[in-house]
Amino acid sequence: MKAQPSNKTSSSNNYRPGVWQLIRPFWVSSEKWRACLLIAIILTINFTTTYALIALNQLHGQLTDALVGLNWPLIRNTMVKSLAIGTISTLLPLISVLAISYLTLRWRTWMTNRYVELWTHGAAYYQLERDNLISNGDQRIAEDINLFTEVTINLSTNIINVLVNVVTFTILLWGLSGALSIPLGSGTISIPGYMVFAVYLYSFAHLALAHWLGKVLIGITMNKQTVEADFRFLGMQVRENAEQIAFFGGGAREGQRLLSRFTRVRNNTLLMMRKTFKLNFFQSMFTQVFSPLPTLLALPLLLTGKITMGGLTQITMAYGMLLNTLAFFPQAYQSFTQWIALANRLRDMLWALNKARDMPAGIRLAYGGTALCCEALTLLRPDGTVLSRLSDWQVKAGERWVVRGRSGSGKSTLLRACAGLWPYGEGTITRPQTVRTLFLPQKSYIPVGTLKSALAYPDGPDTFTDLQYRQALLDCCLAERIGSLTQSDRWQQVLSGGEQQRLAMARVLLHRPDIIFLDEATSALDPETEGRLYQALLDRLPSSTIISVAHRKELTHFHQHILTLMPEQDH
Ligand SMILES: Nc1ncnc2c1ncn2[C@@H]1O[C@H](COP(=O)(O)OP(=O)(O)OP(=O)(O)O)[C@@H](O)[C@H]1O
Repeated sequence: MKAQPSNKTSSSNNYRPGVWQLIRPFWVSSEKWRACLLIAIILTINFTTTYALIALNQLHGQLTDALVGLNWPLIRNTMVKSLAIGTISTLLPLISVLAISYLTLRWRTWMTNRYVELWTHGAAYYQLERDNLISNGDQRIAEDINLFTEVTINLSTNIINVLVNVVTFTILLWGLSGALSIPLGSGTISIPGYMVFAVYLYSFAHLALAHWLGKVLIGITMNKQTVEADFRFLGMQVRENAEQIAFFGGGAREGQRLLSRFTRVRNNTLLMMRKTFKLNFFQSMFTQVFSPLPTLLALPLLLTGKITMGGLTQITMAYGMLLNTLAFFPQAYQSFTQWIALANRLRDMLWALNKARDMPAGIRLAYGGTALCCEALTLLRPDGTVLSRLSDWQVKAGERWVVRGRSGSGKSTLLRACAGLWPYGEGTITRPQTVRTLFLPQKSYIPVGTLKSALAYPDGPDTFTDLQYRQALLDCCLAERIGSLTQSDRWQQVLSGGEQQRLAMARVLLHRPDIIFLDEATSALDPETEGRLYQALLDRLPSSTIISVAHRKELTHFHQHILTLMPEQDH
């Protein structure tokens, strides 16, 4: 079976896992009770605030009537109550905001842990880059999860709040507004709770307007996250490759590239500003045009003596409260579009991580025996073209092989396949089960930190004794660095290319692997130092199996066997 990367952009959006798969795991995790408690606190505060607003509505009606009738004791009484309830309705939302922030942080922490785990598990981070499945995975974890949890909690608590308020204010307004009698021919028709119908009709029109003008914002917001992340990524690349760029005198070119990426950020922001302005402008116009509506609608009741002036105040206030509550949907349209865009980016990431995990490997990796065996191995490029074929190759324990071949013939790819990092191809690779294997590329990763932790990577710095560190540095011609063992630095920038290769070789001597793959791991060294390093390897690890990819002829005499890879066209 051939493993082929599929192109998600060529299919519809169906490849994305459901949005529920982003949300559900946290709410069924061990965090669920604490999260539910926080939600309960938030909702209780919100409902209490709603009832405080209703009480204020009644008090304002009473106050208006008391003012009209100059009833001083009632005026004083209602004012004191209004002040007390007003204070509660102002302070409670502050506690609600705190609880929302805390819940968001807990969810973000949980989701970040999960996505970091998925991303770093196996070699998913490598597969995502190798097959170009998604861009900026790291930034999706850092930025999109943060915004997604925040917007989801804000929107969902607001929606629950709004729904409760809608029911409450609808009942209130229905009770206050009474029926509208319209003379029709010889009789009259009566519309009970007519103001409620008016609010709903108005709000529906408002929402339709918001959807019509705002749906374009979904794509623009998704693009915003992408172009911002691309811009940041290029900046990071310049920082990481500062020296190489400086040698090439590439500053101006990088400046152009950065500015051209920023132009995409700027253009997208301008587009977003235009569309948001258009949305807000028409929404405001709509609200403004219909602002006298509640007074006009309640006027017949006042004129026919069905309500007092205080009743009119109460009705218009209740109408306003219901209207403001329903206005949440059109006003939050922008947040909805942002939420969909963020969810889509995270769903894409989940899709890519699942795909990396479930990808069928064309090359079967098996464990057993004491030799490394490749049987009927065909290495393919990701596009399915044949890179190289290898009939049967067996490396017995303790043997030393050098792999040769023209540039691009697939030497590194063969090593990737042996490491289980290259699924494209056919055949079987069998590796001894219990032995420790180490792969050394041309440029090894050196984490920021002490020299000890750089040498011990991927194990911790306490894995080896000071004596072992010193001996490894001496063996690898790095005696002058012994004094820096506990010094913390950015060693990848500080050490020369050759020093980095010597450090990587010292790492091999410390870890004492049984099988060592060296992919042009000494290419930056002068032949003499290279020879000394290989000799140290042979002296210190005489029973280790060594497979070296190397172009230099001088290295041949450190090995007993040669494997020559032929590109497919040479067969
Ligand atoms: N992730 C990838 N996506 C697409 N093609 C790839 C990928 N990785 C490697 N290749 C292709 O596979 C081919 C073999 O690459 P490989 O690095 O194995 O060659 P090599 O023999 O080690 O070359 P060199 O001696 O120059 O290091 C190259 O044509 C390369 O472009």
